[in-house]
Amino acid sequence: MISLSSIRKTFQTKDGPVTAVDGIDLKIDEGEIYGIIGYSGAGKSTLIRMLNMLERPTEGDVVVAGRTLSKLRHKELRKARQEIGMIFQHFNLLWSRTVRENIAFPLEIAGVKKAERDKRVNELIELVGLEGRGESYPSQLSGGQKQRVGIARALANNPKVLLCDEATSALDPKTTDSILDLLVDINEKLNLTIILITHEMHVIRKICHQVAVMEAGRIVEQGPVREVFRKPKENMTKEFVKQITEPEETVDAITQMLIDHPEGQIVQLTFVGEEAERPLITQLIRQFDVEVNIVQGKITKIQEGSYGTLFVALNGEQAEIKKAITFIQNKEVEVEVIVHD
Ligand SMILES: Nc1ncnc2c1ncn2[C@@H]1O[C@H](COP(=O)(O)OP(=O)(O)OP(=O)(O)O)[C@@H](O)[C@H]1O
Repeated sequence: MISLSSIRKTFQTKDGPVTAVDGIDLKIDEGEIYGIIGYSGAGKSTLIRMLNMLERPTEGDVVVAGRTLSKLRHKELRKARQEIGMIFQHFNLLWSRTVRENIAFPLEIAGVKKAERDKRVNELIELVGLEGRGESYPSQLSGGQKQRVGIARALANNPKVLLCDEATSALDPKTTDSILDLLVDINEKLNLTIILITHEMHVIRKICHQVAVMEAGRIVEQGPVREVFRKPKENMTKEFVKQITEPEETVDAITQMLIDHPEGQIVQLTFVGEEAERPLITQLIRQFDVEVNIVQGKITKIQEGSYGTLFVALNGEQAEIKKAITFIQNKEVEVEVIVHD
Protein backbone atom coordinates (compact mmCIF):
# COMPACT_ATOMS: atom_id res chain seq x y z
CA MET A 1 0.00 0.00 0.00
CA ILE A 2 2.85 2.36 0.89
CA SER A 3 6.45 2.25 -0.12
CA LEU A 4 9.20 4.72 0.61
CA SER A 5 12.60 4.44 -0.95
CA SER A 6 15.66 6.36 0.19
CA ILE A 7 13.60 9.25 1.50
CA ARG A 8 15.54 12.25 2.68
CA LYS A 9 14.36 15.68 3.82
CA THR A 10 16.69 18.57 4.47
CA PHE A 11 15.40 21.95 5.65
CA GLN A 12 17.43 25.05 4.92
CA THR A 13 17.54 27.21 8.03
CA LYS A 14 19.40 30.37 9.05
CA ASP A 15 21.77 28.16 11.02
CA GLY A 16 22.45 25.97 8.00
CA PRO A 17 20.85 22.78 6.63
CA VAL A 18 18.92 20.47 9.02
CA THR A 19 18.36 16.90 7.85
CA ALA A 20 15.10 15.79 9.49
CA VAL A 21 14.76 12.48 7.62
CA ASP A 22 17.97 10.82 6.60
CA GLY A 23 17.46 7.98 4.14
CA ILE A 24 14.41 5.89 5.05
CA ASP A 25 13.09 2.81 3.25
CA LEU A 26 9.73 1.54 4.38
CA LYS A 27 7.02 -0.82 3.15
CA ILE A 28 3.56 -0.88 4.68
CA ASP A 29 0.99 -3.48 3.65
CA GLU A 30 -2.70 -2.89 3.06
CA GLY A 31 -4.83 -3.16 6.21
CA GLU A 32 -1.87 -2.83 8.55
CA ILE A 33 -1.67 -0.55 11.59
CA TYR A 34 1.90 0.69 11.46
CA GLY A 35 3.37 2.66 14.35
CA ILE A 36 6.42 4.91 14.21
CA ILE A 37 7.87 5.76 17.61
CA GLY A 38 10.65 8.16 18.55
CA TYR A 39 11.50 11.03 20.84
CA SER A 40 10.91 14.66 19.98
CA GLY A 41 13.08 15.76 17.07
CA ALA A 42 13.56 12.24 15.67
CA GLY A 43 11.87 13.27 12.41
CA LYS A 44 8.51 11.50 12.82
CA SER A 45 6.31 14.47 11.87
CA THR A 46 8.41 15.23 8.83
CA LEU A 47 8.23 11.58 7.76
CA ILE A 48 4.45 11.25 8.12
CA ARG A 49 3.89 14.60 6.38
CA MET A 50 5.82 13.28 3.38
CA LEU A 51 3.25 10.47 3.02
CA ASN A 52 0.71 13.00 1.72
CA MET A 53 3.16 15.58 0.40
CA LEU A 54 2.48 18.16 3.10
CA GLU A 55 6.28 18.06 2.94
CA ARG A 56 8.06 17.20 -0.30
CA PRO A 57 11.07 14.93 0.08
CA THR A 58 14.42 16.38 -0.92
CA GLU A 59 15.30 12.95 -2.30
CA GLY A 60 13.53 9.63 -2.83
CA ASP A 61 10.09 8.43 -3.87
CA VAL A 62 6.83 8.10 -1.97
CA VAL A 63 4.36 5.59 -3.44
CA VAL A 64 0.86 5.37 -1.95
CA ALA A 65 -1.86 3.11 -3.40
CA GLY A 66 0.11 2.65 -6.60
CA ARG A 67 0.78 6.36 -7.24
CA THR A 68 4.20 7.96 -6.97
CA LEU A 69 3.09 11.06 -5.07
CA SER A 70 6.49 12.69 -5.19
CA LYS A 71 6.17 12.94 -8.99
CA LEU A 72 2.58 14.27 -9.21
CA ARG A 73 1.61 17.83 -10.13
CA HIS A 74 -1.04 19.93 -8.33
CA LYS A 75 -4.27 18.63 -9.85
CA GLU A 76 -3.25 14.97 -9.82
CA LEU A 77 -1.87 15.34 -6.33
CA ARG A 78 -5.14 16.79 -5.05
CA LYS A 79 -6.95 13.74 -6.39
CA ALA A 80 -4.41 11.32 -4.96
CA ARG A 81 -4.70 13.02 -1.56
CA GLN A 82 -8.37 12.04 -1.35
CA GLU A 83 -7.08 8.51 -0.81
CA ILE A 84 -5.19 9.68 2.29
CA GLY A 85 -6.93 11.04 5.39
CA MET A 86 -5.07 12.66 8.25
CA ILE A 87 -5.76 13.45 11.90
CA PHE A 88 -3.75 15.72 14.17
CA GLN A 89 -2.77 16.17 17.80
CA HIS A 90 -4.74 19.42 18.10
CA PHE A 91 -7.60 18.23 15.87
CA ASN A 92 -7.42 21.18 13.40
CA LEU A 93 -11.20 21.64 13.32
CA LEU A 94 -12.99 24.70 11.96
CA TRP A 95 -14.30 26.44 15.08
CA SER A 96 -17.08 28.38 13.40
CA ARG A 97 -18.57 25.24 11.87
CA THR A 98 -20.72 22.62 13.58
CA VAL A 99 -19.72 18.96 13.83
CA ARG A 100 -21.82 18.16 10.74
CA GLU A 101 -20.32 21.06 8.81
CA ASN A 102 -16.78 20.08 9.76
CA ILE A 103 -17.33 16.53 8.57
CA ALA A 104 -19.03 17.75 5.38
CA PHE A 105 -16.17 20.10 4.53
CA PRO A 106 -13.97 17.68 2.52
CA LEU A 107 -17.10 16.43 0.73
CA GLU A 108 -17.93 20.00 -0.33
CA ILE A 109 -14.40 20.43 -1.67
CA ALA A 110 -14.71 17.16 -3.57
CA GLY A 111 -17.94 18.48 -5.18
CA VAL A 112 -20.32 15.95 -3.59
CA LYS A 113 -24.01 16.99 -3.92
CA LYS A 114 -25.93 18.15 -0.82
CA ALA A 115 -28.25 15.12 -0.47
CA GLU A 116 -25.39 12.66 -0.79
CA ARG A 117 -23.26 14.73 1.56
CA ASP A 118 -25.95 14.65 4.25
CA LYS A 119 -26.29 10.90 3.93
CA ARG A 120 -22.54 10.38 4.18
CA VAL A 121 -22.23 12.70 7.20
CA ASN A 122 -24.93 10.69 8.99
CA GLU A 123 -23.03 7.46 8.32
CA LEU A 124 -19.78 8.98 9.58
CA ILE A 125 -21.38 10.40 12.73
CA GLU A 126 -22.64 6.93 13.54
CA LEU A 127 -19.31 5.28 12.68
CA VAL A 128 -17.38 7.46 15.16
CA GLY A 129 -20.06 7.41 17.88
CA LEU A 130 -21.15 11.07 17.80
CA GLU A 131 -24.89 10.55 17.45
CA GLY A 132 -26.82 13.54 18.79
CA ARG A 133 -23.83 15.91 18.62
CA GLY A 134 -24.09 16.92 14.95
CA GLU A 135 -25.24 20.47 15.66
CA SER A 136 -22.64 21.17 18.39
CA TYR A 137 -19.65 23.42 17.84
CA PRO A 138 -16.13 22.12 18.53
CA SER A 139 -15.84 24.36 21.63
CA GLN A 140 -18.76 22.44 23.14
CA LEU A 141 -17.03 19.06 22.79
CA SER A 142 -14.53 17.15 24.93
CA GLY A 143 -11.06 16.38 23.53
CA GLY A 144 -12.07 12.82 22.68
CA GLN A 145 -15.19 14.00 20.88
CA LYS A 146 -13.16 16.56 18.92
CA GLN A 147 -10.82 13.83 17.76
CA ARG A 148 -13.86 11.75 16.73
CA VAL A 149 -14.89 14.67 14.50
CA GLY A 150 -11.33 14.74 13.14
CA ILE A 151 -11.54 11.03 12.35
CA ALA A 152 -14.97 11.34 10.69
CA ARG A 153 -13.73 14.25 8.58
CA ALA A 154 -10.58 12.31 7.60
CA LEU A 155 -12.72 9.35 6.48
CA ALA A 156 -15.30 11.39 4.56
CA ASN A 157 -13.92 10.66 1.09
CA ASN A 158 -13.37 6.94 1.77
CA PRO A 159 -9.57 7.06 1.92
CA LYS A 160 -7.44 3.91 1.75
CA VAL A 161 -4.92 5.30 4.22
CA LEU A 162 -5.25 7.20 7.49
CA LEU A 163 -2.28 9.15 8.87
CA CYS A 164 -2.34 9.92 12.59
CA ASP A 165 0.07 12.61 13.79
CA GLU A 166 0.29 12.18 17.61
CA ALA A 167 -3.50 11.87 17.52
CA THR A 168 -3.89 10.94 21.19
CA SER A 169 -1.06 12.99 22.73
CA ALA A 170 -3.40 15.76 23.92
CA LEU A 171 -5.86 13.32 25.52
CA ASP A 172 -6.05 11.74 28.98
CA PRO A 173 -5.30 7.99 29.28
CA LYS A 174 -8.95 6.85 29.30
CA THR A 175 -9.90 8.99 26.30
CA THR A 176 -6.71 7.87 24.54
CA ASP A 177 -7.84 4.26 24.92
CA SER A 178 -11.32 4.98 23.55
CA ILE A 179 -9.85 6.71 20.48
CA LEU A 180 -7.39 3.83 19.97
CA ASP A 181 -10.31 1.36 20.19
CA LEU A 182 -12.11 3.40 17.54
CA LEU A 183 -9.06 3.27 15.25
CA VAL A 184 -8.90 -0.54 15.58
CA ASP A 185 -12.63 -0.75 14.87
CA ILE A 186 -12.26 1.35 11.72
CA ASN A 187 -9.19 -0.61 10.62
CA GLU A 188 -11.14 -3.86 10.88
CA LYS A 189 -14.42 -2.62 9.40
CA LEU A 190 -12.93 -0.72 6.46
CA ASN A 191 -9.62 -2.57 6.02
CA LEU A 192 -8.05 0.87 6.28
CA THR A 193 -4.26 1.10 6.42
CA ILE A 194 -3.28 3.24 9.42
CA ILE A 195 0.09 4.90 10.00
CA LEU A 196 0.59 6.62 13.31
CA ILE A 197 3.42 8.45 14.95
CA THR A 198 3.79 8.63 18.71
CA HIS A 199 6.27 8.93 21.54
CA GLU A 200 4.22 6.55 23.72
CA MET A 201 4.87 2.82 23.70
CA HIS A 202 1.40 2.29 25.14
CA VAL A 203 -0.12 3.38 21.82
CA ILE A 204 2.09 0.95 19.90
CA ARG A 205 1.33 -1.87 22.32
CA LYS A 206 -2.40 -1.35 22.20
CA ILE A 207 -3.11 -1.16 18.50
CA CYS A 208 -0.14 -1.59 16.16
CA HIS A 209 0.77 -4.69 14.17
CA GLN A 210 4.16 -3.34 13.07
CA VAL A 211 6.49 -0.80 14.63
CA ALA A 212 9.47 1.24 13.49
CA VAL A 213 11.73 3.04 15.96
CA MET A 214 13.14 6.37 14.75
CA GLU A 215 16.23 8.17 15.97
CA ALA A 216 17.98 11.14 14.36
CA GLY A 217 16.11 10.87 11.06
CA ARG A 218 16.64 7.13 10.62
CA ILE A 219 14.78 3.94 11.40
CA VAL A 220 16.98 2.04 13.84
CA GLU A 221 14.74 -0.99 14.33
CA GLN A 222 11.50 -2.32 12.87
CA GLY A 223 9.33 -5.41 12.82
CA PRO A 224 6.12 -7.00 14.12
CA VAL A 225 5.23 -5.52 17.52
CA ARG A 226 5.34 -8.88 19.33
CA GLU A 227 8.85 -9.61 18.02
CA VAL A 228 10.18 -6.16 18.88
CA PHE A 229 8.69 -6.44 22.38
CA ARG A 230 10.14 -9.90 22.87
CA LYS A 231 13.63 -9.12 21.60
CA PRO A 232 14.37 -5.39 21.38
CA LYS A 233 17.84 -5.01 19.87
CA GLU A 234 18.72 -1.33 20.02
CA ASN A 235 19.09 0.65 23.25
CA MET A 236 16.52 3.15 22.04
CA THR A 237 13.98 0.34 21.54
CA LYS A 238 14.77 -1.13 24.96
CA GLU A 239 14.05 2.26 26.52
CA PHE A 240 10.65 2.43 24.86
CA VAL A 241 9.76 -1.14 25.82
CA LYS A 242 10.69 -0.31 29.42
CA GLN A 243 8.07 2.47 29.38
CA ILE A 244 5.42 -0.18 29.79
CA THR A 245 7.21 -3.13 31.35
CA GLU A 246 9.26 -1.59 34.08
CA PRO A 247 7.41 0.71 36.42
CA GLU A 248 9.46 2.58 39.00
CA GLU A 249 8.51 0.16 41.75
CA THR A 250 10.30 -2.60 39.84
CA VAL A 251 13.61 -0.81 40.21
CA ASP A 252 12.96 -0.35 43.94
CA ALA A 253 11.84 -3.95 44.30
CA ILE A 254 14.95 -5.26 42.52
CA THR A 255 17.24 -3.17 44.68
CA GLN A 256 15.55 -4.54 47.80
CA MET A 257 15.70 -8.08 46.44
CA LEU A 258 19.45 -7.79 45.93
CA ILE A 259 19.89 -6.66 49.51
CA ASP A 260 17.72 -9.52 50.77
CA HIS A 261 19.28 -12.20 48.56
CA PRO A 262 22.85 -11.13 47.85
CA GLU A 263 23.72 -14.61 46.60
CA GLY A 264 20.83 -14.76 44.11
CA GLN A 265 20.50 -13.89 40.47
CA ILE A 266 17.74 -11.69 39.13
CA VAL A 267 16.38 -12.43 35.70
CA GLN A 268 13.76 -10.83 33.55
CA LEU A 269 11.59 -13.27 31.63
CA THR A 270 9.67 -12.08 28.60
CA PHE A 271 6.81 -14.15 27.26
CA VAL A 272 4.71 -13.65 24.18
CA GLY A 273 1.38 -15.30 23.38
CA GLU A 274 0.74 -18.80 24.70
CA GLU A 275 4.05 -18.91 26.52
CA ALA A 276 2.61 -16.31 28.89
CA GLU A 277 0.06 -18.81 30.12
CA ARG A 278 2.25 -21.84 30.79
CA PRO A 279 3.12 -22.89 34.36
CA LEU A 280 6.81 -22.23 33.93
CA ILE A 281 7.62 -21.34 37.51
CA THR A 282 6.09 -24.56 38.86
CA GLN A 283 8.22 -26.56 36.44
CA LEU A 284 11.32 -24.66 37.51
CA ILE A 285 10.80 -25.34 41.18
CA ARG A 286 9.97 -29.03 40.61
CA GLN A 287 12.82 -29.83 38.25
CA PHE A 288 15.70 -27.81 39.65
CA ASP A 289 17.18 -27.28 43.04
CA VAL A 290 16.56 -23.54 42.98
CA GLU A 291 14.45 -21.18 44.99
CA VAL A 292 12.34 -18.82 42.90
CA ASN A 293 11.14 -15.49 44.27
CA ILE A 294 8.85 -13.39 42.16
CA VAL A 295 9.83 -9.71 42.27
CA GLN A 296 7.29 -8.27 39.88
CA GLY A 297 5.14 -9.49 37.05
CA LYS A 298 2.81 -8.07 34.47
CA ILE A 299 0.85 -9.44 31.54
CA THR A 300 -0.32 -6.90 28.98
CA LYS A 301 -2.52 -7.29 25.94
CA ILE A 302 -0.95 -6.42 22.63
CA GLN A 303 -2.77 -6.24 19.31
CA GLU A 304 -1.80 -9.81 18.43
CA GLY A 305 -2.01 -11.74 21.70
CA SER A 306 -0.57 -11.19 25.12
CA TYR A 307 2.83 -10.16 26.31
CA GLY A 308 4.19 -10.69 29.78
CA THR A 309 7.25 -9.81 31.79
CA LEU A 310 8.28 -11.38 35.04
CA PHE A 311 11.19 -10.44 37.24
CA VAL A 312 12.33 -13.34 39.42
CA ALA A 313 15.22 -13.93 41.78
CA LEU A 314 16.81 -17.36 41.48
CA ASN A 315 18.73 -18.65 44.47
CA GLY A 316 20.84 -21.80 44.60
CA GLU A 317 24.09 -23.26 43.30
CA GLN A 318 25.46 -21.36 40.29
CA ALA A 319 25.49 -24.53 38.16
CA GLU A 320 21.87 -25.26 39.04
CA ILE A 321 20.80 -21.67 38.25
CA LYS A 322 22.54 -21.95 34.89
CA LYS A 323 20.66 -25.17 34.12
CA ALA A 324 17.39 -23.52 35.11
CA ILE A 325 18.07 -20.58 32.78
CA THR A 326 18.86 -22.93 29.88
CA PHE A 327 15.59 -24.74 30.60
CA ILE A 328 13.66 -21.44 30.40
CA GLN A 329 15.41 -20.47 27.16
CA ASN A 330 14.35 -23.77 25.60
CA LYS A 331 10.74 -22.77 26.31
CA GLU A 332 11.18 -19.86 23.89
CA VAL A 333 11.00 -17.36 26.70
CA GLU A 334 13.50 -14.51 26.53
CA VAL A 335 15.72 -14.37 29.59
CA GLU A 336 17.80 -11.39 30.54
CA VAL A 337 20.03 -11.67 33.57
CA ILE A 338 19.68 -8.30 35.30
CA VAL A 339 22.45 -8.71 37.83
CA HIS A 340 25.30 -11.18 38.01
CA ASP A 341 26.34 -11.95 41.51
N1 LIG B 1 10.00 23.41 8.68
C1 LIG B 1 11.16 23.14 9.28
N2 LIG B 1 12.22 23.96 9.12
C2 LIG B 1 13.41 23.69 9.72
N3 LIG B 1 13.64 22.61 10.48
C3 LIG B 1 12.63 21.75 10.67
C4 LIG B 1 11.34 21.97 10.10
N4 LIG B 1 10.54 20.94 10.48
C5 LIG B 1 11.27 20.14 11.26
N5 LIG B 1 12.53 20.61 11.39
C6 LIG B 1 13.63 20.00 12.15
O1 LIG B 1 13.72 18.63 11.78
C7 LIG B 1 13.98 17.79 12.90
C8 LIG B 1 12.89 16.75 13.03
O2 LIG B 1 11.66 17.38 13.37
P1 LIG B 1 10.24 16.63 13.43
O3 LIG B 1 9.23 17.63 13.85
O4 LIG B 1 10.04 15.88 12.18
O5 LIG B 1 10.53 15.59 14.62
P2 LIG B 1 9.49 14.79 15.51
O6 LIG B 1 10.09 13.48 15.78
O7 LIG B 1 8.16 14.82 14.86
O8 LIG B 1 9.45 15.65 16.83
P3 LIG B 1 8.19 16.37 17.52
O9 LIG B 1 7.35 15.29 18.09
O10 LIG B 1 8.83 17.25 18.56
O11 LIG B 1 7.53 17.17 16.43
C9 LIG B 1 14.09 18.74 14.09
O12 LIG B 1 15.46 19.01 14.30
C10 LIG B 1 13.36 19.98 13.64
O13 LIG B 1 13.86 21.12 14.27
